[in-house]
Amino acid sequence: MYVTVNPFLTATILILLTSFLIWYFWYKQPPNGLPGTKGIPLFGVLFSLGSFTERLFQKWAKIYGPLYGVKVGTMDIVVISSPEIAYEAFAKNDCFNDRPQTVPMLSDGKGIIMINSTDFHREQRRFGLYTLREFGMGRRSLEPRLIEISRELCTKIDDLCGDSGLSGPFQIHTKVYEAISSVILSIVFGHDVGKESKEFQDLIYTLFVQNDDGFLGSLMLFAPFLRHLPFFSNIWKKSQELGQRINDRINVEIKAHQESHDPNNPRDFIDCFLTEMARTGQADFKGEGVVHSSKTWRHVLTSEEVEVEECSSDWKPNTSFFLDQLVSLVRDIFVAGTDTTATAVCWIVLYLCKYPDVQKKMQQEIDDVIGQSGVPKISLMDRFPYTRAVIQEVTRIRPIVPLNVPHRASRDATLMGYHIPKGAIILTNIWAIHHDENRWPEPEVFRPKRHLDENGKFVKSSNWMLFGVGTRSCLGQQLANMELLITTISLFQRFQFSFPPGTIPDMNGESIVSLRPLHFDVNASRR
Ligand code: HEM
Repeated sequence: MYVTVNPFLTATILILLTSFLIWYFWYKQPPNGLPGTKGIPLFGVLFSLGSFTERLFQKWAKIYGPLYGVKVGTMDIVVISSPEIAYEAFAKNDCFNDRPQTVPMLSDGKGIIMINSTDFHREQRRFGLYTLREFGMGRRSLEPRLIEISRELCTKIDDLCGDSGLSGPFQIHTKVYEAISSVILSIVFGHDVGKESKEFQDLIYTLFVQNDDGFLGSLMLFAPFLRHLPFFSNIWKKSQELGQRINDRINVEIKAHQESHDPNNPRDFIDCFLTEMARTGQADFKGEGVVHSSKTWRHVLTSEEVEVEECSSDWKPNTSFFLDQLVSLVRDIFVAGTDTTATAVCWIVLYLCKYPDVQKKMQQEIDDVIGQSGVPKISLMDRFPYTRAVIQEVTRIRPIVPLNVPHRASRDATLMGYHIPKGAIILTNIWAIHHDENRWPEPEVFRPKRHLDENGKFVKSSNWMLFGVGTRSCLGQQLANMELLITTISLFQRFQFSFPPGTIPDMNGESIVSLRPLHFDVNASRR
């Protein structure tokens, strides 16, 4: 007896069965007990992500609480929206400090930003912190260079003001990016390559100012498989090529340093690294005659570093100093140290144009402390409470890295009683923390005064988390704070900024890993 099989019916049953199995296994996956949402099978909430993911995640935090999980693509994402939980995860624990390896251009297993939190990272971070400090980060020795760079920025704007003292509309961001990159280039390369080389200027422009593929590029962070699809593979390729261009340029600098290197007289960050290479036998020159200072970076513990675990017993110290690592480290410091600070300065200008009363009040403080021609010194910082409050309020309302740099769980672990699986990506929603109405009443209102106490003194709040917390927090925060203060004072001491009449600037910006203002025009008038 023959049984006739209806192919249509069989296909339908197979499709239904497969769909059921996908749904079943998708929802059967351990939800880790975390509240949250899984979205649809295979894609998770990928299609819900828009251009302001941090705001969507903030809405979900209102539903699911300050610690919840989402699936994006096939990735488990854990979203933290409170400073207390962030502190618990990143400062008190050591198992949530790895990084995902999916960031185009920066994920080559070297450098500092995207490497995992191993002994290699610890050695490089300690070296980086110490060396940046040696070259002035957080110290007065860097002050003259910062002041000079701010002056040059003001001179460029002054030229636009001409005899009338009033500029036409211009975009300030390119000038700001050039100035801020000068600072980091001086520390790392010992000279301002950006000023000297047209090729480097183009590189800065492509890297920071022009940003064509931003949003789509950032999707690959969550769904790395996208880079194999035709359209995304182009974006990926472009970013790899840009990374190569930067590396090539850095290699030229390193070569020049090697030719004139004197291990006992380091001129800049690169020289210090080359000296470490010489000490550890990783360089062509073998480090004969290298003085072993009794007080090297290895022995200096700052209060921040006390939390850093000692290296494990099977780690061979000094093995993280080799040429390819130097290239990637310089690239990371340059990328991290330019875009963020320059973006913050642009937001400050934008907000002070939008709120001329605040601008006026800040200028009054500047005039009272140093007049219209005095020098903005870091030692006078305490006398600029309102200016500091303005900077803190702008970076509260528009945090530069709204979802922080992603962390990753290095093993199965527990956070606030919830199981977090190995490999889960952990995002800190700095935006949500900065817009939490329980911590910041009327969070969307721009109000610098909220950062002053009843005596008018500046208050640094633990609810302000611009630089992250713990052992992966920003390496350059002291430098960034110095740059922001000196640049802001210099610009507003010399000029009154306003929007060209009739323009309605956008105050939301675009959020592509970093939250930047859209390009805007300003008028400057000499004060
Ligand atoms: C306003 C300016 C800046 C902001 C808002 C900012 C913000 C951040 C944030 C949120 C992180 C990630 C923290 C975490 O993963 O928990 C970070 C990491 C980092 N930042 Fe900054 N940053 C700024 C300026 C700088 C500067 C000037 C430098 C360079 C000297 C720098 C170098 C780095 C490096 C190297 C890391 C990676 C640290 C690690 O993974 O161990 N940043 N920054």
